[in-house]
Amino acid sequence: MEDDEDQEPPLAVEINDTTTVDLNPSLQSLQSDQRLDIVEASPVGVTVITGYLGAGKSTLVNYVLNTQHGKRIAVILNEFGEEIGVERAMINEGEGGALVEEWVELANGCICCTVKHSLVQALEQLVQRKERLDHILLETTGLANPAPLASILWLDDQLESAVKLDSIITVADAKNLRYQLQRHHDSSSFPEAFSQIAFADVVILNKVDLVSLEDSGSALEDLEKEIHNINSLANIIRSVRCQVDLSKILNCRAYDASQVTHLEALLEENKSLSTRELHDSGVRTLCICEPCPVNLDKVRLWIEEILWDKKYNMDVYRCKGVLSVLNSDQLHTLQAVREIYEITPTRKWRSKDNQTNKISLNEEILLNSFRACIATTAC
Ligand SMILES: Nc1nc2c(ncn2[C@@H]2O[C@H](COP(=O)(O)OP(=O)(O)OP(=O)(O)O)[C@@H](O)[C@H]2O)c(=O)[nH]1
Repeated sequence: MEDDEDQEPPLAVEINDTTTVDLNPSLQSLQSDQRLDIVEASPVGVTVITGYLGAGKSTLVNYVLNTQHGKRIAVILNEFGEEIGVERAMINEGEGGALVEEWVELANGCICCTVKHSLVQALEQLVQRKERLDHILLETTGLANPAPLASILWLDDQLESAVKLDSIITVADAKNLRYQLQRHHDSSSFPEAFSQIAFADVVILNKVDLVSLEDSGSALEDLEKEIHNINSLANIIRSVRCQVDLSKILNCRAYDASQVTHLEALLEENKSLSTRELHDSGVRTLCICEPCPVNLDKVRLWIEEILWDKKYNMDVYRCKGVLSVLNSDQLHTLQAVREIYEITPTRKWRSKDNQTNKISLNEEILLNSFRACIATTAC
């Protein structure tokens, strides 16, 4: 508390020039140097965007980047292995909205376990340019536990004063949240979905359009109660496609004072958990890369057999991919979360695009079935 009180008031006092009139010139210049130091040292806020697989994290990043607010925002993405290219293709840089200063991709590992060092380095590099940077968004993988991240951003000595944890925003999938929490309750599955809510300052209850369609009753209120049972302090915002009031999620200063005790208690609780408890060992990821264009009708049939008919008897929770489609100059993306999927032409291929189809899914058998979607005339 004392530190916080020491840091903030001097800025306000020094900006008021009338207080320096009586000072001798050398002291005045010393004060203005100090003032510069203080301004330069003001940390860049980091918003951690977390949430379970397919909840809408990239949708939120896209929304922030494409909304008119004039802020210069850097984005740090973390994905597993080769999936990073897929993730990157899903996010559109802002047009007339945010200025994307920097994309930092942290591949080959989960940010909460294996790439902590790269994260610290990436943040350090970004803030060296901070005179042109207003804010940093850090999108985690859907399987990240925010606890280690919170400790890095909040407690790391190297980063102290350069960046500052602004808030942890958890995007929750209103259609699938009940299922995730039920499974967590019954069999400790989905530990990440649970801890992501426990650590959130704000929970965006996203995809409410899908809930209202099938249940116009009290489903959303019930979900909000469940969220508050896990984390009574979280502010919950309902949304469709993460279209939220940005003032509620950026510059929240959630760790300035009042929340610190809550965070400390959560971090303490998390220290005792093993990696097994932090992560669901039943979840595996497969990335398929095929160089030939595909037949879109066959891809639709393939994904419907997997998701709807359970043809291969697999529980595929999340699928995302970038498709090169026969006779099309458009980049297509494939997105699926449990039984809902969409294939969307997004933009024209650019020469720098890699024309390889990339799909990330769970099991090796899918590799062969996907190969059957390759257009026979194409290769
Ligand atoms: N109906 C509906 N679909 C949504 C909404 N928000 C996002 N989606 C769709 O949900 C899918 C997943 O969204 P993403 O933003 O990629 O989710 P993510 O959390 O970044 O996914 P991962 O990085 O794989 O964990 C996409 O097909 C989105 O278009 C929503 O509010 N309503």
